[in-house]
Amino acid sequence: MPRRPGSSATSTRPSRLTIWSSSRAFTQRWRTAGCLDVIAPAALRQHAGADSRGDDRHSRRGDPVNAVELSGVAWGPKGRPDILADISFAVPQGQIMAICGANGAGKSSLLRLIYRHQAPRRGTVRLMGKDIWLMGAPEAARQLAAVLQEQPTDFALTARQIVALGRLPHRRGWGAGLSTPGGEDAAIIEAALLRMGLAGMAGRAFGTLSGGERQRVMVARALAQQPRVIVLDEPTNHLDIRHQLELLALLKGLGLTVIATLHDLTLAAEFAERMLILREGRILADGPPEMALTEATLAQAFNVRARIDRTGDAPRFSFHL
Ligand SMILES: Nc1ncnc2c1ncn2[C@@H]1O[C@H](COP(=O)(O)OP(=O)(O)OP(=O)(O)O)[C@@H](O)[C@H]1O
Repeated sequence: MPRRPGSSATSTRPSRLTIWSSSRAFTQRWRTAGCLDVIAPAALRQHAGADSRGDDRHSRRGDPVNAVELSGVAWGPKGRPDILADISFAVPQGQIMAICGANGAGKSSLLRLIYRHQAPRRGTVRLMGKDIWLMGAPEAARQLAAVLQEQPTDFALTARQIVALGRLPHRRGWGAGLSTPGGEDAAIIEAALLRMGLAGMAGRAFGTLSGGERQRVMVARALAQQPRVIVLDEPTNHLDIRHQLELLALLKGLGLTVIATLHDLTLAAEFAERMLILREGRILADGPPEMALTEATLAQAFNVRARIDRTGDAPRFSFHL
């Protein structure tokens, strides 16, 4: 079991989890409304929340535990001042949260704390009620998957092999990586490929896929991981408008806890039920989009003059220097 980090400065802490968490995550259940396909593969749903994890979704008193909870968290690179400080928030199970903020505000650093890539300098990060640094890496990876901006460099692997990596945390032993997955795993992998519209290119080498196709492979890998929490860093990068909308619709329909950084405020406001706005490593606003996204908040967060027009169906943002 990994040691919980002490109070001394702790920087990036690579772990086996990196393999899976830089894997990407989640499952299915979306309604059709003009989306890619209408299949909600049973294999993706079947075992979600019904495996060896048991019922850890409730406290001993029967209250639902928060999916993710950060208390008094601070982080900075070793020997350097805090980049993130005074970070406290709790994400209930099933909530969709977007993290927004200017370049360098600390969004990716915050995600790295949540997916257990780097440990907090102070404070605690909890996943399903448990200190994430008191969990084994495989346990954390069974609960949470991350879709990151960096993608695997092993371009020779096929899309299917990349997606199969999502099953690693569920397997016994470490040698099973790319061996042919057995029945149940194979069904989950195929369902994830299908869900992301990748069935026709599953045998293609990852390196031959377009940027958008690769992104969908990474999301399929996350789906195959069957986590409860999915964390995504700028998931709509590389995606055209249709695939952006499809991905966000898919994420909303998963029934999982989703935490995503997004630069597009219009998409974020439509996608998320809650928005966390970061400014210089601190939380500037936290609440439903209509409360968190105010002209004053945006002016502070992005150092611009902001106007929000709420007369239409969706808020329209305009910005000026
Ligand atoms: N390991 C590190 N060592 C030194 N500085 C770091 C490290 N990680 C992050 N930083 C710095 O911390 C700040 C926040 O970085 P981070 O990547 O979290 O921002 P971000 O909000 O995700 O930005 P962007 O929108 O540009 O992706 C930046 O100034 C970055 O240079």
